[in-house]
Amino acid sequence: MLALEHVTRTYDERRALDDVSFTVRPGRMTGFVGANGAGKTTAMRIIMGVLAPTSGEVTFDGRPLTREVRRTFGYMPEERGLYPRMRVLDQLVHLGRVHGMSRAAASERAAGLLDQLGLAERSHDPLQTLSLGNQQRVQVAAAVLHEPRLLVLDEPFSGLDPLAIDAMGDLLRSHAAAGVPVLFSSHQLELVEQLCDDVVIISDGRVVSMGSADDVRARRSGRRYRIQVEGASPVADLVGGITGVTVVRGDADTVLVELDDSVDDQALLSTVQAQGVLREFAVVRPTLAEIFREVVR
Ligand SMILES: Nc1ncnc2c1ncn2[C@@H]1O[C@H](COP(=O)(O)OP(=O)(O)OP(=O)(O)O)[C@@H](O)[C@H]1O
Repeated sequence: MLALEHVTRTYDERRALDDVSFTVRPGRMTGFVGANGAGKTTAMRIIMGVLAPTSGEVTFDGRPLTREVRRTFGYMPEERGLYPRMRVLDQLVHLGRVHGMSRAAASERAAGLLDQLGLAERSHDPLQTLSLGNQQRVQVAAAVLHEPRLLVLDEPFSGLDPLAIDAMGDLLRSHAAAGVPVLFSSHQLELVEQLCDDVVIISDGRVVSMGSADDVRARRSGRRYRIQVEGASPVADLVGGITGVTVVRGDADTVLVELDDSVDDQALLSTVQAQGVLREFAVVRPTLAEIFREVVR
């Protein structure tokens, strides 16, 4: 397990990360989300040792990180950073060698990955002749080539077409399924919602929400309900007048409401039931995108 413990990083006077603690658990995809400038890249660079924290620590399986341990990690940096003129396969083999693989093993694994990512035919082309999305597929191949013990990916899905997103998602999932902790940042919240097991939401350098995606959604779902009543004249009028009930939206039969702490949901249930045929009275869980908008201001 990877753990950031009270990590702070300042640039001049400004705190890019402020007492950040979170974990990336084995076998789980952890989505790292936050607005532009929130501190995601800074945190990933600190994990990878590209930047030092001003204070705090990063550990892996309980031990402080060393250069040797980091060499077993796979990293897709924001600045990407492959050699534009080198041929795709040669480049991957070279990187495999840097990570201590034999030439034969690196070649075989690189060819397999390029095939899996739909790039087999481009193996012998210089990287810079590939489209940006295809260069990105090569970047992820470079990150996973040496079967890393941890994967850290800065915006791996940006700029990819839907098929490439699926291929990238499958690839990352297969590593997570093999027990690897996977941390990836993304601004595509629907995608994060689909893919991640855990989520860390960061705002202005501080962690504002984290945990399993289900828990994060459940924690904020307690007071929002969808109510459908047949036979009651506009249900929004019926419930909208009750103190502590706010109508988020509604039509003739169905309404989405938010209850403040003073409202007893069972009492509300009885009230609406008395007015017509109750078809639905359900807690509505907000999407990750809705939570994100609420907590990142
Ligand atoms: N080298 C640097 N010198 C000074 N300030 C920096 C430096 N790198 C980052 N920052 C600042 O640190 C803060 C966090 O930046 P960071 O790149 O980590 O955010 P991010 O969450 O990755 O953003 P994005 O989603 O836009 O990639 C920002 O205010 C940024 O301006």
